[in-house]
Amino acid sequence: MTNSFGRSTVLGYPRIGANRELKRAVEAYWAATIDADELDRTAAALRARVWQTLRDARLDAIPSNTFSYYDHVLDTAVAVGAVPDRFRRLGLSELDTYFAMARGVDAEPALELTKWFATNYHYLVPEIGPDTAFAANPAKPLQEYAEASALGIATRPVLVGPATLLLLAKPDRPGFDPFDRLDDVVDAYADLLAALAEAGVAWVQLDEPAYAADRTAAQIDGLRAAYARLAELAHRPRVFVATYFGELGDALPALVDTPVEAIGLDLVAGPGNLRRLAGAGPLRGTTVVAGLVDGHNVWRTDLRAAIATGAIVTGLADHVAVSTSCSLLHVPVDLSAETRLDPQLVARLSFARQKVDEVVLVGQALRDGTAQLPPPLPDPPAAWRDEQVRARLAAVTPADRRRGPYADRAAAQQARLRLPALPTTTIGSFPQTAALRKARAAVRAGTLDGPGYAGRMRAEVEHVIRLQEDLGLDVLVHGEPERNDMVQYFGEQLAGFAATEHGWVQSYGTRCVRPPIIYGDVRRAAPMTVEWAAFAQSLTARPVKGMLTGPVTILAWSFVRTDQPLADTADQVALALRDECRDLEAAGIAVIQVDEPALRELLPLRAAEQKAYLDWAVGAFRLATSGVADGTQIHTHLCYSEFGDVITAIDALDADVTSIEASRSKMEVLDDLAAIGFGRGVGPGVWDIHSPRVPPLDEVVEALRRAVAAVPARRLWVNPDCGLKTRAYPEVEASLRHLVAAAAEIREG
Ligand SMILES: Nc1nc2c(c(=O)[nH]1)N[C@@H](CNc1ccc(C(=O)N[C@@H](CCC(=O)N[C@@H](CCC(=O)N[C@@H](CCC(=O)O)C(=O)O)C(=O)O)C(=O)O)cc1)CN2
Ligand code: MET
Ligand SMILES: [Zn+2]
Repeated sequence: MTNSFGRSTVLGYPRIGANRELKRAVEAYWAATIDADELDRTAAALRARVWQTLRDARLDAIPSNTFSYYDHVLDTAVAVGAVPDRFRRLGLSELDTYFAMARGVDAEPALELTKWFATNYHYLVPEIGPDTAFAANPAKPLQEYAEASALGIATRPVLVGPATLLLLAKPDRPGFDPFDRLDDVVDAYADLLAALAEAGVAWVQLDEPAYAADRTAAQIDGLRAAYARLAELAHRPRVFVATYFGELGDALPALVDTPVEAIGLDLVAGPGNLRRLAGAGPLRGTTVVAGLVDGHNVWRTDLRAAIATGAIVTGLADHVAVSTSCSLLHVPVDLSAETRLDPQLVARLSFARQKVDEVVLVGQALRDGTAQLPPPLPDPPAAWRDEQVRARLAAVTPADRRRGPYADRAAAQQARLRLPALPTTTIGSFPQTAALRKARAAVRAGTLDGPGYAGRMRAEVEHVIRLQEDLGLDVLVHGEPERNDMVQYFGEQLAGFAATEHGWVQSYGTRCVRPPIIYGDVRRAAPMTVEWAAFAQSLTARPVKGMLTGPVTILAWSFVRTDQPLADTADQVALALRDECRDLEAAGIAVIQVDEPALRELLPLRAAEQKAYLDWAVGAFRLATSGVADGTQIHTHLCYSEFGDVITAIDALDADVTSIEASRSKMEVLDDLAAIGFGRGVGPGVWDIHSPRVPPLDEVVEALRRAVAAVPARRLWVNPDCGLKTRAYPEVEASLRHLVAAAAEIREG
């Protein structure tokens, strides 16, 4: 077989558009201000721009079907016919059925949304059962292939691979393992491949990132068998199996054994893949697609190091192509849109568009050595180091990560707070209304000044406090109106962080984030939240919860420096938060919540690496929160993941109260907590805030009854699953009324 793959490629590219055009179009379609045709025209234009960009950058193997209206896992589920009956029965158009699966409709809750490996991207979890009627539906990849072909660009359609699709799925009934349907789903992939071949597709990319995590021998055998079968097909494109996010371990030789034409390895997150490849090789006829440019972080590639690694791969396989380590979905679109960043930082950065150039350069260098490489970067500016912070960190002792005994704390806190049984509270944010976002946009545009902005935010805080008093909540929040995002807000205030203007990255569906960039030592220049919390507290006699984002989550949702261990960066952030906690306490704030929704997200995919991670993650949280007196109540909040695997770490955080997403999993987390003898306050979410649906009173009462059966009432808190920023006021008011009424009903017994 000839080496037709090409020399350079990317595993995927951002689909949101340089200015989040896709978000605006999809949300306009949902609001019925544009129709499906107009949505499709906008989408087609965005796709065309991506392909042209990649071609003009002289990338010679260009992916397609990396576009998505919501999520690429959902797209693949649809492509193999895994649409649950409960959505088919709605009788909606294909597009609206798709959005119903993604967002739910009144009658049907959405598919579950969960983290895509260790990233801040969220995918929709396919529901697979013994009766799922798999059937190929190649319309979307064919359409995109045809659109690109019309531009003269031959593309490589990308799908999630069959094994990963099933490993990411959940059973539609208890006790069933979706992986048991591997043979059946492979039949559907076979039909997809046949349809693509028929349309002239030369290469297809099937993503199998699930094999960068620990897998059983049976799951690895499944992978081998699936690709052996697909390879046997008489009419099919050549198959490129892409893996990413880490080392493949035993799955690597298994994959090498299969007759697929190309294998992709992440050599950034999984440097050990190289050694494993050396053990499996030499590869004859198979193309190795070497992931040498980091797709999950924003640092400029060390081109000389990448070329050196690429040269080693060249010694192990006949054909080598250069690629990104994973899809570029996880980085912002284009660095050239940033006009306000420090030039010394810009010189060190590379966003999606720049990473394409890096891939092309490394590919050229490996082919014929002609690439003109820019000079290597000098050492980082001395000003990025902060000797005081380093000295302070070096002097941290174990005692700085420890509070007094919980029993003493609980007594001191109850004496101070005098809360009723089953205290009611919320997780922090109230709706981020259009008016709030517009006010921030006006400040950026220079049409609203600082005092004018602060006045508007104070008015919002007052509104939120009055609403909570009226609803009868026990522990109030200020509502976070002044925060564009729970991480970016802190990144904008901490030294060592840079914020972008346009560096949007898709988090889920139409929701995007602008992760700040941690480039230097971290220092708190001034209190970050104290004025807002103190103002809110001045308005009410009830306790107001101070609201901070924890060190692990700040790291997880930022782009982090790679020149020192994550543990050190986390501790630097923790020291800044420790000072903030103390300042909140000094300002009279008796309850402080330090959110760690990303605690589970950064958990390494391999069990062998998990303990070390949890040790530093827990240590950083405790460093942030252990500087306060016994009478100050520390809360934490966790959401957006299954927490079963990190339950002992949650216990080790030693927070006085832990609020945790629970309503969609029917309070299962309470069993996990009970199993380890968790003995502090806990607030299992009783309202799923991910949809606009108002939970009926009896549903909240029922959830609370289940909770009271598992947790003694004196330790049980009543709260929603997460913050309310994505919700609107009507549903928030109605739902919180039910929440308060349900707590009252249970208190009365
Ligand atoms: N970083 C982070 N990761 C997280 C979460 C989170 O809260 N933060 N939550 C979980 C779920 N993920 C989420 C991610 C994003 C959003 C979200 O609501 N994002 C907003 C943007 C938030 C933001 O940055 N807002 C800015 C900018 C808003 C904006 O779009 N402004 C307009 C102008 C104003 C207007 O006319 O609306 C513009 O820039 O063009 C602000 O409020 O200042 C969105 O996509 O719409 C929610 C959940 C897990 N990961
Ligand atoms: N305090 C934050 C909020 O309520 C916690 C969100 S966790 C994703 O928005
Ligand atoms: Zn949350």
